[in-house]
Amino acid sequence: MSTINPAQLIGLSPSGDPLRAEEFYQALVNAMDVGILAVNTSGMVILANRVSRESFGAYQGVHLNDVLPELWPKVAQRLLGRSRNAAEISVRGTESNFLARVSPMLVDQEQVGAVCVFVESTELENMAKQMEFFQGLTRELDTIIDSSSDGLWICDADAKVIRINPASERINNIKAADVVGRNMRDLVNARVFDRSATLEVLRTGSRVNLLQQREGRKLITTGTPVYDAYERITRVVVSERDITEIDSLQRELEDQEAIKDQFRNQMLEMQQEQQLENQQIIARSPSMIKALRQALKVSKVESTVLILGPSGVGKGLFADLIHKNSERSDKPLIKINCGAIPESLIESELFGYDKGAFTGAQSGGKPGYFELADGGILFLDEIAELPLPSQVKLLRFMEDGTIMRLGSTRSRHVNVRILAATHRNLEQMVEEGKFRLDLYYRLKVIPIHVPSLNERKECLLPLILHYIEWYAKKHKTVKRLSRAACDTLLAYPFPGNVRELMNLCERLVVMTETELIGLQDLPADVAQSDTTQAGIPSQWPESITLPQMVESAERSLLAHALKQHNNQAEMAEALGVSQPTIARKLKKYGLS
Ligand SMILES: Nc1ncnc2c1ncn2[C@@H]1O[C@H](COP(=O)(O)OP(=O)(O)OP(=O)(O)O)[C@@H](O)[C@H]1O
Repeated sequence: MSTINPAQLIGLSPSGDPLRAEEFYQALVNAMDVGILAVNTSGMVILANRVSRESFGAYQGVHLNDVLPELWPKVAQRLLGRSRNAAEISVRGTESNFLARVSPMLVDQEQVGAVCVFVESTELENMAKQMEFFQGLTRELDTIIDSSSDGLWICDADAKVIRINPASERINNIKAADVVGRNMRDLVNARVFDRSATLEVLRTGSRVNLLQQREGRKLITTGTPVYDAYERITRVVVSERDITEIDSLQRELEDQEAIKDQFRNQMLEMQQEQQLENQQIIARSPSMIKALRQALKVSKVESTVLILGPSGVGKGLFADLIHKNSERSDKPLIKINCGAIPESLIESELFGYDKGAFTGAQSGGKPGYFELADGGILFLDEIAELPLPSQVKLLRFMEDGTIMRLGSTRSRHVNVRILAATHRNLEQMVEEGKFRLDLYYRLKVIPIHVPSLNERKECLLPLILHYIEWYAKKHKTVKRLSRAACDTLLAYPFPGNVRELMNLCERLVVMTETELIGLQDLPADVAQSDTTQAGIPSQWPESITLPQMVESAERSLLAHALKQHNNQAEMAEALGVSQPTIARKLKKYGLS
């Protein structure tokens, strides 16, 4: 047994030999899970435990710079005595990463080397990374929650408020500090809120939507449950959207749409009124306005139109109107009065003839009205008077668009739109065998009924005033109707309709000596008519202007309609104008 200093003896080996301190420490450091490595002042490894050897290949006798170059500068600093403090540095081992702690090794205040202790940091780093990830996520969530323009409430499963965002503070006019930590049930009981989406979610266990009024605002709140892995509710997230603005914008949009519609209708009406005025068509009664509207509508299509109504009501005027507003307005409108052409001539007049077709025919032949109207419109007035042979030819044209001149065997294609008119009852004529049923059906694709003057009393006064003025202008004079004369004219039934009215007005203008047309100037049959039949009140003051009278008539018509109908829509329907027009006019006359 060798002589040893007892101070160096630590214990006994398993064989019973005394154990040296050096061996003991070697065994001790090898047993540790941390790496331990010591270098002398020149940087030579003088001690490296198992972890250091396995992880960094650090053996006694190698230079630290050769095995852990990233650690060497820190160690060198401490070997040179520049720093007495411990330094920490991450180093990469063969399989794991380590956190190294470098401390100077001093013996009796003298630098004898440096010690490095390595702790495995892979796990820690992973955890740190995860922490960082979660911290980032939390920051993102915070930003999202705080910057959301929708209010957000987060409550726990007991309905305790955990958090609310700034938008919620603004929307509800509250401070987060006043509600966070409080239970929603208490807040509802304290009448801070009338209903709670959170409580609804907790009650139903599912997502809920509520419409609420708060602080004068309209809110839509949506509560959503958050579940854990065991399907238990852990949180309730409630979003609140202030829809006050959206709601009012929506309403504004609807109002704008309505105004746009109103303008559109008014413009359409003004356009139509102007069209009628340009053509000097007077229309005040709903039935007449309706008929004119129909005419304007059908003018744009190619269909055949049958204009029905008594003599003198203005059927010809309707044909003019349709032509003027049709695509064929720049092409001819040829008007034929079927009753005015002798029966023997009508066929050749309408369909033309070839040379030598009959005695007295022009030698070169002659085109008929159909050919002359090619591309345009043929208005067959008094169609009921068309003889049956010509009805057959007309039917053929309406079926295949061709005509055949008299005495010819060649059919010709003509592009003609047919408008027809009659004051007769065609249906009855068909029954009596005087008019072809097939032609009747071909003609009445679009029938328009022009009412008699008797059926449109509202038009009477404007028509009388219009034609008195019109003829006065024509004859370069000034005429006015006395109240009595006017009342009497209004009471007269005008069996000859507008034509009779026009004739009478011209006669009065021409024949009356004075400016004022009085009762005595009226023809006896007219003067004797019963004034009580008039639909217009008889107290018209003298020297009233035409617009004033028209307005007055319009006002009384509206007042009458107001009594008869339940609402403006019904009035509009009955008077043949749009509802906005009724509203505008009622307002104008102070009737609304
Ligand atoms: N609403 C009206 N406004 C102004 N003038 C009108 C109106 N209706 C008809 N007239 C005028 O009355 C006259 C007779 O009209 P029109 O010849 O069109 O009647 P009609 O129904 O075709 O008659 P008929 O059946 O005898 O052919 C025309 O001069 C026309 O300008």
